[in-house]
Amino acid sequence: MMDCDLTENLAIHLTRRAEQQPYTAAVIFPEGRDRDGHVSYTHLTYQQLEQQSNRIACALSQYGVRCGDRTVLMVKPSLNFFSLTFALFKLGAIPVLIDPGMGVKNIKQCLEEVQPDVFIGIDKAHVARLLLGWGKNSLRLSITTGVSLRSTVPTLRTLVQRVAEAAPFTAHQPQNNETAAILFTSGSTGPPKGAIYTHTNFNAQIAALKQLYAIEPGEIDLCTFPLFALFAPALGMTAVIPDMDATRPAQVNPQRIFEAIDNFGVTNMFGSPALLRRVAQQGLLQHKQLPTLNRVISAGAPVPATVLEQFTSMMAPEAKIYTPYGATESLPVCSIDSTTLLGETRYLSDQGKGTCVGQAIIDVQIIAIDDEPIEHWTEDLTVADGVIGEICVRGPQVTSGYFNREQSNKRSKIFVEDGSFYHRMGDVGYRDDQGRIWFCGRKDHRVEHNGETLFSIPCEAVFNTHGDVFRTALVGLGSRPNQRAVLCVELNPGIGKERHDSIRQQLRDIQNNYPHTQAIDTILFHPRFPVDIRHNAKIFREKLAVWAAKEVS
Ligand SMILES: Nc1ncnc2c1ncn2[C@@H]1O[C@H](COP(=O)(O)OP(=O)(O)OP(=O)(O)O)[C@@H](O)[C@H]1O
Repeated sequence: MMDCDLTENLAIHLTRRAEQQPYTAAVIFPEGRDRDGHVSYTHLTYQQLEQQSNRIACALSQYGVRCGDRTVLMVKPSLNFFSLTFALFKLGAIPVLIDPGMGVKNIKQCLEEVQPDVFIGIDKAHVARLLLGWGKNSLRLSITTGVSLRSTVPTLRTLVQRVAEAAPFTAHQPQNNETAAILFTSGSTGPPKGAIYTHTNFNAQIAALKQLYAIEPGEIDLCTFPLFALFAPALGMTAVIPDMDATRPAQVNPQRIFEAIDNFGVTNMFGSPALLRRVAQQGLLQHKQLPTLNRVISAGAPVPATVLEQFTSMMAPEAKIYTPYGATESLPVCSIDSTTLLGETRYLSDQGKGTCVGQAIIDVQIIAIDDEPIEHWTEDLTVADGVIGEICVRGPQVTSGYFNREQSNKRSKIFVEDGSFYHRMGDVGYRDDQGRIWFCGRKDHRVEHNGETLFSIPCEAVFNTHGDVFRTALVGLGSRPNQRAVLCVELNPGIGKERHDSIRQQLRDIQNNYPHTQAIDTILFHPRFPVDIRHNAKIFREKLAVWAAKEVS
């Protein structure tokens, strides 16, 4: 299944591909457009990517970047992004990947936490770094991928020019549990946390994706989610970089996605639910067909059934959308496809049974809800099938901790006698009688009222079936266990305030049909929910609760 030992340096996948398929394109980048709007591309073959990353690894090493250096990488998806990341892995330096979309305040906090040694970025990232003092107490070296801003910040180009083109580089062989990278979570429930990845975590992730989705070398991947793009070379796929702002998937121009798929006969696409929604809506309007696309993988948040329906209508009948469930700390945990979601589980989701995320790929246990740290694993922590509890996972792709966050580590890991551990996902859900897992929302988003617990996804789903509703969010006012349950509603665009009263009444009628929504006290209309930038789908319920409290006071 896997052509490497799990503990090997992740960059070994690239080296092997370069031996096996030297002239196959590894990465293709939309470099420019002619006056008629035709796109022109630049690319690197596997052999060129291998050589380029060796050359960069030599250049960085000569400049003083060392194995173990935490290296912030703020480079847009580009040929350089791929060669630089593989160069860092080969060197044993630790790439720190922070989503620029998380906002300057969060970035500053992430950098303070991570204490980076090296900063490599585009000019804009360096300007922000200098203005905002990012990493000023810890940075030893800075390198720009653009033009030099200061004599103390050399360009990557000058460093690389000092090294021979085909300079060899022997990849660092990681020790057990050595950190390979630090990846930050989205921060939808508090500040973003830096998950520590080992090479084993990455290799296990790659093996799981390969097996689960039967990904074959030679496939062509359009990756609209930068981090996943790095998996393409490891899986033997050609990575086509889309012409879009990767930090704003919900604002993507669908024509640019169609263009890339048609130009290369793309077979696989990674995309956030927000991107799929926008592309599917446009595709429907122009009756677009995407016959080459066999598989779409959409992670990070639930994909609404209407989006699945609209998107699959553009694909060949046997093609599927897969929605793996997981998190920055552990992916994939479960997986389900659009045929099962639309044909079998959608009806139950609309009835408030949660979102089916499919069969577990790794060891998944459901434990009784508890907000406190749990140090040791015991079997009696688990609940019976059908009972909603916290989802806990164990396996080689599960990261063992967060960087510099003792409290979060205590709250999220449970140690087992044999030396292994469970990661607490911070999500709630249950296992059905077929062994499938149903996701019911975030643990922190549950609302407690008079001894009853309301879970976000099961409550919201029944209201989301209303034709005028775009999305809803359950929030709790006050503190547990006696909260006032409020349903915030965002309507489809163009619906005027004069319709609010009648729609509220219709939502009350829906509420009356379900025992699990009875405790909802108030329904409020909000013009536009605050959501995360990365997925453009995760509703910031904490912010909404503050707004709702003001509205009802
Ligand atoms: N297929 C899916 N269906 C429903 N929800 C999903 C799915 N995949 C992921 N999620 C949600 O996304 C979460 C993981 O997201 P991510 O790692 O980006 O960080 P976050 O949890 O949003 O941020 P933070 O942990 O900082 O609050 C999961 O815990 C789950 O709540």
